[in-house]
Amino acid sequence: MMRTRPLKVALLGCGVVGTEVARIMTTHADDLAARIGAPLELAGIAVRRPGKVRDGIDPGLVTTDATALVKRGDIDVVIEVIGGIEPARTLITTAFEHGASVVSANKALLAEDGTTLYDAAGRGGRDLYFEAAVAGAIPLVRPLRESLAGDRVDRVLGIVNGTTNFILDRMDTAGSGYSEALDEATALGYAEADPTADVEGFDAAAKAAILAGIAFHTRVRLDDVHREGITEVTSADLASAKRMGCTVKLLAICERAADGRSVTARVHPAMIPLSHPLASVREAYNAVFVEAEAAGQLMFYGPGAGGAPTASAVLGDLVAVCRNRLAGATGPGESAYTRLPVSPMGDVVTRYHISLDVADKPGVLAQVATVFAEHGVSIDTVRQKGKDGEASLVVVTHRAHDAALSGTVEALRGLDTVRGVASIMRVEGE
Ligand SMILES: NC(=O)C1=CN([C@@H]2O[C@H](COP(=O)(O)OP(=O)(O)OC[C@H]3O[C@@H](n4cnc5c(N)ncnc54)[C@H](O)[C@@H]3O)[C@@H](O)[C@H]2O)C=CC1
Ligand SMILES: N[C@@H](CC=O)C(=O)O
Ligand code: NA
Repeated sequence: MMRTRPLKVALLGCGVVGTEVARIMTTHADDLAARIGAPLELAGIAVRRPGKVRDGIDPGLVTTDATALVKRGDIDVVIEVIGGIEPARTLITTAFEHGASVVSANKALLAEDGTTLYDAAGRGGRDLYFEAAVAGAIPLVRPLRESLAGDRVDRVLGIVNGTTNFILDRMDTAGSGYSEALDEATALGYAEADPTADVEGFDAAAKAAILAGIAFHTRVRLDDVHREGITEVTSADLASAKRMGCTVKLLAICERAADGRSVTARVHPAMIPLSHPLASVREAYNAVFVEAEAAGQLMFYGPGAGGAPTASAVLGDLVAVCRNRLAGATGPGESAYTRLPVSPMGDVVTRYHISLDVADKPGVLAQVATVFAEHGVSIDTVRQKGKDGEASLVVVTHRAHDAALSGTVEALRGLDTVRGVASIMRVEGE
């Protein structure tokens, strides 16, 4: 039965995502009411620039005082799409103190200080939902928190940043320059307010921290995640990957150790074979594999960024928390009971593709091979091309500890016959 008294919603932030949230709330008001069992009322919209013309937004709802809005006391759900750490954190905790549930898209804050938010939600007896924070429109957070709550997840691996995937795709398939592709991603609403967060891997690392935490029922913070962005990936790397039948993707990889006693979380560019499903993830799409003991391998795929796709995830959460409120219930809170430690990157087992510029003379190959052997790293393939007394040597290793691999590269740099290390990239997905 439909309740006539509306549920009041406060929207914090009216940028790329907030605008789409407001639009869908208005255009789909009847459907949303029917699905929830009560109408929604957009009770206020906190913005930073009140004078800006916003199509379809009632100027009477706009305020610059976000704090007063969340303190009103009659707000049922606060949607936070401002981004950043402060004032978002204080606004969210204040919202819980004043009886609201919260839907947020803020991965940076959840990865930095999710515990504070969960604790505030718990104290207030309210919901904290954040499907939009990881992989945009793709249902991934709720499947991990709810559908897979009865299974044991061992690995989460995928592409979780739309902007960097868009840039790498454009560089690889359209020959675009890095800056040109980044500008395009920004214009399409994919990039963060400061795109450094995307290209330096902070955004993907925040998502990896959130995914590892909910997948392994532990706490993983942004600082626990090994992070490398795409700023050093060159067209030469992409061309070299192509020659090997691979492409380059920025991957987030969260793994439970084989003995089950620790976890690792990392974000870095990696070569993956063109035959791997992740290789065909184009533009700002995301794709994530989840490997669980009983379920086996699951793949989640879809739009990972952009106003409307992200708003879809926000609206889904809004419906869920509104239903909970009407039922007098709450959804899942933080589940971090395993308290598994996060191991350093050196413990990760992976493969390297190393491209070296070396002197083209007898014994160099043997010298290079000795360095690998001394570090306990086994070589899979070697390709050499010589020209004018210089040669380029491409070595692909078998799986080894990352610490041994980086020790090998360090030692190679110290050889007189090695003129330079042109590129080092991990190889995944084989
Ligand atoms: N754009 C995307 O594709 C996705 C974004 N997100 C997340 O959604 C959130 C919002 O992202 P976008 O909409 O893209 O950013 P945006 O920069 O377009 O929008 C944020 C808005 O918040 C406003 N704002 C900042 N401080 C404020 C304050 N104190 N009070 C009121 N308004 C304030 C800004 O003026 C801006 O209009 C971020 O946490 C972002 O990481 C998540 C998934 C995808
Ligand atoms: N900037 C992010 C937006 C979605 O989370 C991205 O590019 O993926
Ligand atoms: Na999502």
